Amino acid sequence: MYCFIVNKVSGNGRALKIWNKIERILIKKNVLYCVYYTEKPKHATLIVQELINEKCNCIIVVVGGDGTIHEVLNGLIGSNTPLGIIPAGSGNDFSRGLGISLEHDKALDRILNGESKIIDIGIVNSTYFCTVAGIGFDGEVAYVSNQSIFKKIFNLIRIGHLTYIINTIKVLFQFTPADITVVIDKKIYKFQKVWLVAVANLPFYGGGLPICPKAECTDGLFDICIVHGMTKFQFFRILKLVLKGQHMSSPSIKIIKGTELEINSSTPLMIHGDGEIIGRTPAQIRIEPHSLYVF
Ligand SMILES: Nc1ncnc2c1ncn2[C@@H]1O[C@H](COP(=O)(O)OP(=O)(O)OP(=O)(O)O)[C@@H](O)[C@H]1O
Repeated sequence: MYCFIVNKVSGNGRALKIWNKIERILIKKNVLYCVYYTEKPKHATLIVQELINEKCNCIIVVVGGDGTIHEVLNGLIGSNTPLGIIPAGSGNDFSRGLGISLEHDKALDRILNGESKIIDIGIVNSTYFCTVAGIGFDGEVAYVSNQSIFKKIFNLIRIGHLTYIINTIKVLFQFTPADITVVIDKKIYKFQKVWLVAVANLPFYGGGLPICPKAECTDGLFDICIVHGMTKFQFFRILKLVLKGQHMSSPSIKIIKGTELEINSSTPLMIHGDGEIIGRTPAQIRIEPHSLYVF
């Protein structure tokens, strides 16, 4: 049995339209399914926890974006219930990283006829994430974007990714870098004027930015990208390189692979996981290898 969790507001309403098309295909193919609609933020986690508690022998399928996947993940971990995704958000970075088609019929075909694989996931303090946890500048961008009126307008005209670009520029004028101490697999690193730390299980965030292009979700390791020691203008130039995935060779960018890290900063820095706000530093982050079955 396939249990679909539909976030009608993902992609500013696109998810509901996609679900209507998916439902027609399921009926035509005589597929056994049930559907739950999320009614508020964090509801997806509760729905999944109830399904797991009822010992439903099902495959859970998200029709939504990265935020909905993040909430479902936080109800799913610990069970062996597999997850399918029909991408219907504005960013869809988890799907992009896994190579799931952004076309709904192909994504459904992958779930109905494909094989699941087991992937790593990450945990920040007590919250799981599956794509990237970002600390600092990108945490602020996520915070501002989640409250942005642009997001709704741009989603309506299918240019949702522009939300992140506009809010990136806005936060650029407000953000003050901090000094951090980060312990990665028991080794201590100190960085000054840190703009961001991206802890990546998969390459993309912010609607397709390849912040850690080589991150793989099956290698048991995070790719940790630390952007530090630069002026606003230099950071702006780096952002342009990030758009093309050409930032890796900059001397102000350090990429470290690791399994667990502890971050302390001179001022509290905002943290997001999969684009959803988790809290502020200090933070402990670790990888949980081979923890999620996904189609
Ligand atoms: N019924 C609801 N009303 C309002 N918000 C909801 C409802 N159900 C879920 N949500 C919230 O909607 C938010 C956005 O969902 P989601 O991330 O799937 O879409 P998106 O932001 O368009 O896509 P992406 O994260 O890929 O950019 C989530 O943070 C979730 O908590």
